[in-house]
Amino acid sequence: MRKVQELMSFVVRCSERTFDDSETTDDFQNVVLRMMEIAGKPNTADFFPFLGFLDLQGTRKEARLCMNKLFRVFQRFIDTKRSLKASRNKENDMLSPLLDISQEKESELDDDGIKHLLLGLISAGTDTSSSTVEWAMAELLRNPKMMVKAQEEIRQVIRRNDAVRELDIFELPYLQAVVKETLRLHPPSPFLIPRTSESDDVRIFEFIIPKNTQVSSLHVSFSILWAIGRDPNVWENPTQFKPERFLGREIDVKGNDFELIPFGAGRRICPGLPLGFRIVHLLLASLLYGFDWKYQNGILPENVDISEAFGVTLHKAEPICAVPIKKHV
Ligand code: HEM
Repeated sequence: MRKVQELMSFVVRCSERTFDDSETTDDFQNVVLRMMEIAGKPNTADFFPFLGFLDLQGTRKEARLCMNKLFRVFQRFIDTKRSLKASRNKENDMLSPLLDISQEKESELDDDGIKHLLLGLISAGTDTSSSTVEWAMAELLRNPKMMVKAQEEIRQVIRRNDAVRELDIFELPYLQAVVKETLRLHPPSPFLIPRTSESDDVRIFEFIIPKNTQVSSLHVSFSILWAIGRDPNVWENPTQFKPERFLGREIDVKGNDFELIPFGAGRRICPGLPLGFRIVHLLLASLLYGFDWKYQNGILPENVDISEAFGVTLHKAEPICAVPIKKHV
């Protein structure tokens, strides 16, 4: 396995076997990644809205192509599920109840609505979680003592079981600290989603927000999450990866502690927080529990590259290439 995203892709592929279409997954993953890149690209029309209709950079055109591609895949999921109606009742997945609702009240939820819902969940939910795990692995490869510490904790708690379970996460304070420290330094979504006030002018305390103003949920500027995580007024040695800073401290990522809000905060906080939180911990714990890791081609820990690529999710510029070594217990 060369990179975490390939592992995610493999997991998705396994769960998609029923669709019997080996090309779908790779294509699907690439389109999702491309969508995130497009969404994060600076756009002239954001600064000169009157030029928007010209689509000078071809952003809208490319986004539409990607969206149509994803919608074709979603339609295939929907059609296949519908054709399996008889066995659907027994299935515990997300699409089945949506199809049931749409069958009962098509006026409230039609295929188009389901596809937009899936688009939101998949584009917001996959890349964010997988890139957090990738960053955590990159930081632990750069800090082998921390990797050993995390592995010892996990292997002590999961001594008799052969798989990490959701409940185990709560007994792994060091792993939780590793994830918090990763989200502090590398928030996968460094931006808060900008929104437009559509109604008339709105007054919030002493501020007037004129109609059609672009605002974000915390009324703050771009890259705010990234900047908060590196603020020297808040964090000691902010650029240093040091999970220990969270041990014994009651800072969580649920929007209560404003120095660490990788999921946003307030009314518009990420609705996928509980799922994302579990996925990241489970995947990272499973990788650390099942394998020891070393960097490919004998690269020394201190030389592990951690530069960032620009996009709506904060990716590593170079995917990590780590070699798994089966653990001996
Ligand atoms: C490590 C994982 C994740 C992180 C760090 C994360 C972070 C964020 C952030 C910062 C926002 C913007 C909040 C704002 O603008 O105020 C957001 C929005 C959102 N996230 Fe997540 N997210 C993660 C995983 C997920 C997952 C797994 C899902 C769903 C399956 C998801 C679904 C969404 C959706 C639908 C929105 C838009 C909500 C809206 O429009 O109000 N996210 N996320």
